[in-house]
Amino acid sequence: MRALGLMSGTSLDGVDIAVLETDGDTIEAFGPTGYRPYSQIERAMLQDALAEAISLTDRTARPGVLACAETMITAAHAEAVEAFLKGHGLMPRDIDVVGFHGQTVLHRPQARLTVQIGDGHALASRLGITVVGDLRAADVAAGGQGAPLVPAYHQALVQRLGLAGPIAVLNLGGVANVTLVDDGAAPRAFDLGPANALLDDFMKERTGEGFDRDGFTAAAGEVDEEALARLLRHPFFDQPPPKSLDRNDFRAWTDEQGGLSEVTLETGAATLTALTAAGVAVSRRFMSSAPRLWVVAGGGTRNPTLMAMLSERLAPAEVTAADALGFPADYVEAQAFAYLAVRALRGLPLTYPSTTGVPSPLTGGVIFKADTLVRI
Ligand SMILES: Nc1ncnc2c1ncn2[C@@H]1O[C@H](COP(=O)(O)OP(=O)(O)OP(=O)(O)O)[C@@H](O)[C@H]1O
Ligand SMILES: CC(=O)N[C@H]1[C@@H]2OC[C@@H](O2)[C@@H](O)[C@@H]1O[C@H](C)C(=O)O
Repeated sequence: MRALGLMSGTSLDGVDIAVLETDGDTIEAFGPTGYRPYSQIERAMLQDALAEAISLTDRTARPGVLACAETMITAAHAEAVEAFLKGHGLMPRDIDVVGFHGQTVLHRPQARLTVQIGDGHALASRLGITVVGDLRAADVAAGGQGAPLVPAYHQALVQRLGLAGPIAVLNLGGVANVTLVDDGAAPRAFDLGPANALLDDFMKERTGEGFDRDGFTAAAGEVDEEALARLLRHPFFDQPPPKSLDRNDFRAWTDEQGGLSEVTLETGAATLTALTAAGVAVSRRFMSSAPRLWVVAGGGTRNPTLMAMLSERLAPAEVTAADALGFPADYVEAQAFAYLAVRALRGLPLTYPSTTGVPSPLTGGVIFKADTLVRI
């Protein structure tokens, strides 16, 4: 099948698009990729939606700004796909299925609650393509963490690349997750800590720019080792998997323990960058075998200061950005949602006891057929 995957991640930067040819097991071919950034107004609305979502107890409720934000998310994804198809000379009939993650606004798996906004039915109807959405719901309802979902794809990717294990596939978006792929075994995976979210928020507060471009600020600073040690005492780092994070789970802890309001911009950026690298390093205690190679995907690969800190802390294992192996680091998650959509259509498992902690391998997703025509 030719599937198109859509991901809007915790960084709230935009919609990633990737086409993948797959039977839901093997990756047959990688297709084109695309990106549709959110405007300032859209981003601000998403920030408000995250704040509004804190009080949710029902995953289908859309109080206050959440209703508007959901309409915006659906429309932004529809526009993104339409422009992408046009740009690549593709017609809706050329795509068999769309894998639609939506935007997470709240993730509280311990309360069996994970909320992704985005209307799969409206998207399917507008595009005229079958959509598979709501991919975390079944897992959380069955007692799983609902995240990470990408491990099944990470495993297929390692197989496609013909890499002998143990290999760690690391995603550095807003939150970091890792999959350990070892020959033959089920993938073992978990969220391991913050990736860029804390650094992005810190940079935004101090400079108005939403991230540390090319890691320049952190490179000019010294890590505050005492603050780093305090931050690493967060109980999440000691908690054995399965485990997953909400984008803002570390926020209060960092404010209380970091003391970063007292330090220079450069020291704060260096310390938060080091926290990400150190969080990755400590995650090794939960791996049954030591990875020989870390394949890194996500926006964090664009930060050379972070990549250098990672190489230092993970030595002697090799650390390489996914691009160096010939697949685009920024689109692994979008490819994963294309892959998962095909698996959902075929009723294959998306999650496993060793990934989300679900009691047994479980399929998921809701299939929305393109039956009626709606305007978004
Ligand atoms: N040139 C760059 N220099 C430094 N950091 C960068 C650069 N480009 C991207 N980033 C970082 O990568 C982040 C975006 O990463 P990505 O798109 O993988 O996140 P996401 O998919 O939204 O998050 P998640 O995987 O948690 O859902 C940005 O917020 C920024 O922190
Ligand atoms: C609840 C939620 O949206 N979690 C995201 C987030 O962003 C990264 C990390 O935390 C990951 O576990 C997950 O996304 C990826 C795509 C996943 O489920 O594998």
